[in-house]
Amino acid sequence: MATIHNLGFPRVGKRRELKHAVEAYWAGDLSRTELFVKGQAIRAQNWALQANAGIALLPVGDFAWYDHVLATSLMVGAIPKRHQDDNETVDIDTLFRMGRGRAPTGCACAASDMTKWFNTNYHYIVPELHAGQEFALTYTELFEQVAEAQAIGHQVKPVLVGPVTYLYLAKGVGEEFDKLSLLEKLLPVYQQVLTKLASMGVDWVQIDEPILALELNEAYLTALSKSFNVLQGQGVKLLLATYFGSVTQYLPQITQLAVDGVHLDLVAEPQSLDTISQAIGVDKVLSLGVVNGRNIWRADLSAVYEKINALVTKRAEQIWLAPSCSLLHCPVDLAQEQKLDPELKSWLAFAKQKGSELALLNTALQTGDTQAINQYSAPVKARLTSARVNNKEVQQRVAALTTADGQRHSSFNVRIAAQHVALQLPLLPTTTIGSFPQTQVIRQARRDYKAGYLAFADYEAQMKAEIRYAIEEQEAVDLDVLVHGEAERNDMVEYFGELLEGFAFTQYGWVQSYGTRCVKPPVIYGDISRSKPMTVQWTTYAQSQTNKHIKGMLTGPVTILFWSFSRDDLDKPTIANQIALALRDEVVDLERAGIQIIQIDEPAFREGMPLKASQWQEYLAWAAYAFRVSASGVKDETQIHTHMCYSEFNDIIDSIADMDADVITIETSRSNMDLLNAFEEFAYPNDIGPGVYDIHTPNVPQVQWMKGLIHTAAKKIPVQRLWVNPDCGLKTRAWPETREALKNMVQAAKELRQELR
Ligand SMILES: CN1c2c(nc(N)[nH]c2=O)NC[C@@H]1CNc1ccc(C(=O)N[C@@H](CCC(=O)N[C@@H](CCC(=O)N[C@@H](CCC(=O)O)C(=O)O)C(=O)O)C(=O)O)cc1
Ligand SMILES: N[C@@H](CCS)C(=O)O
Ligand SMILES: [Zn+2]
Repeated sequence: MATIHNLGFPRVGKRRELKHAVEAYWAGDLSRTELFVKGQAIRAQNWALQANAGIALLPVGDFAWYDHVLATSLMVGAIPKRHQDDNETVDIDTLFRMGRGRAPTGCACAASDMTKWFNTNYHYIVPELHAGQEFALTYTELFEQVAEAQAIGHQVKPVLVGPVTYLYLAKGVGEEFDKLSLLEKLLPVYQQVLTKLASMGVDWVQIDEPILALELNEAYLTALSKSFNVLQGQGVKLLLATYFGSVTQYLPQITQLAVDGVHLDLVAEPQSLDTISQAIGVDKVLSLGVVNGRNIWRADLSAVYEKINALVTKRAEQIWLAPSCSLLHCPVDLAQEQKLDPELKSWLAFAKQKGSELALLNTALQTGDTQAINQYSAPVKARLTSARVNNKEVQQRVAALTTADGQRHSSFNVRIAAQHVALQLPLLPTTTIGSFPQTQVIRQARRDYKAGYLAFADYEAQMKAEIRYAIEEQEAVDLDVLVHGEAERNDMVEYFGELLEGFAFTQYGWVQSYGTRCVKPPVIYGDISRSKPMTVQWTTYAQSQTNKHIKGMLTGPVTILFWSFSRDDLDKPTIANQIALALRDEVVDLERAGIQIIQIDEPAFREGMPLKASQWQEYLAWAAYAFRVSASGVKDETQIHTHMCYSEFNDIIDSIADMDADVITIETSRSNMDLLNAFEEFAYPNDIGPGVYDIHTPNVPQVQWMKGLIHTAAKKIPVQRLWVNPDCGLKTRAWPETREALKNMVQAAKELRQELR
């Protein structure tokens, strides 16, 4: 019988218990001891959920207070000087200072960079390493958690971010050096960890090396080989885990690695199982990632059975079954959902259910009796032909799209001249990215409205008051282009999901995005259309409260697609075009209502890129086209902005230009405007607003600091094309620091207008 294991479980808890505990600790409402007790309870619940679902070998080390890459940095002692306290003690507050720039103890200082975890909406804290970096086993929480699970009686498999992936994801600071040169110093720490785990009775350790799903240069492949040569023989068996993409091209190298087992993401692996089985010798465990760990669709177990039955019979004990990747990207438990339509619910499976799917499959494989899996999979097949999935009108509209639908009337130079006349903005115009603080009062009002305690008229009145307040604040700090503040939006994607046809949304389908911040991705199950305007009323209300320009605020088609759980029965470009057409109608309605500046956010544009560079061009072409379809229904005078954050832009700058937004606002402050180098080198043609302060920390940026950044930016981009704005939306901030930060930002812009004119 195959062993069922799991690569990782969502750490946030069924009702985001982790978020609530950590935020209470930050606020001083929970002691450190109480926090640790809460963490222990979440882990115990997670292990119980998995064990009860039928998972035999449970992951440990998948839990993290903030981020598992950050936890690895602490474990190996890669701690930037500025995040240490006076006594150089390393504890959970060190971790929080690295992740968010402050903690209940120690000084406030700049947080480490944060960026996207491969092509997911999860963000990790980028390790900061310097030439000559030393490593030492520093933070040993993992061992305590292993002991904790063992004490409950679980069979565990600790999970580690592999050393080569860790170095790949790290950022070199200071003098230039080869990150891989640090491997020799890093591996002894991993050896120590493995030896300790062996002494605790651990049999298997999972080493995650997801970089194998990328296209790697020879140096990284050599490093992987060297790494496992050093790590073997520490008294534990090693399972190499790869996921998020096919690793077929590296099968010859993988087979040579000194590991005892290999996990492959079969959802992403087009290669035939025969090839894989032949490559991975029978002396090794072959772990088959058969259930999609990144979506919420019920698995077609009958199809999986057909695919793997012969192999399982052949390799017997040496086969393990698992989700394709860690379930970090999946909500916890479908059973909590009380409001989903029953038919739709029968199409879904969350983390807990995915464990049960594996158990069901395993029984069928063992007994040969497929009745239960066939019955389980029936709704999956029914979904494909369900009437609620298809909308002929939408399909015809997408089919009729032409190149011209993805083009503005005139070129950028013509448009920007018309916009300068129409908008009359000063040099270095100041603006924000869209959202203002989502206070507890706003969230509570929405909760009450959704629960039926607050009538729509009262909810609307309260949101309008919030919009009015945001406008007063923006006028008080003298920003040039105002926003309505997004008070009425629970989230920039979920909000649109709730209003568009073809989407469903959940009550508790939370997924961690970064730190304590979670999102509830809506579910795209059918053809998408807009039945009525979605933002026009709020935006025109905002415009009625000020003489300054209000920038309309929409989320773009690529971002809505990638930050939703999207259907797997239709290709992504078609889904993106469906969303783009719905948004195009909204953009035109906003223009008609007198809104002259409209932002279409695309922070997931980079994230949607395939992991393999050879597939980028095809993606970039359809993604940029979908964006342009959403943006191109307006006159030259109407200014289209877009916004992207927490992404590398260097290698896709031409595609960003291809989106042809009049203005792009991007994150740059955490990396001191380095990101602008690409825009400079490519001679990016349109206007740019490089973020001048990091919105992820409550620390207030100083005028001189921002002036310095704008100066740096003005050396790279002509000042006439520069905008001044924060890195991203301000929804996670509180008003006092927001007010101070924006006041300083506007002051910096005003001083520079004089100096740079
Ligand atoms: C820009 N970012 C975003 C990403 N992805 C998105 N989908 N959205 C983004 O904005 N990816 C990259 C970055 C990540 N950044 C952030 C920033 C902030 C958050 C955040 O603040 N998340 C909130 C949750 C937001 C939300 O949906 N709030 C709801 C309140 C919901 C609630 O409390 N529900 C109750 C249950 C209600 C019921 O029906 O019974 C509960 O759970 O108890 C709202 O405002 O209505 C957070 O709290 O983490 C995320 C990503
Ligand atoms: N308009 C959104 C963009 C976030 S990426 C916001 O301001 O929150
Ligand atoms: Zn952003």
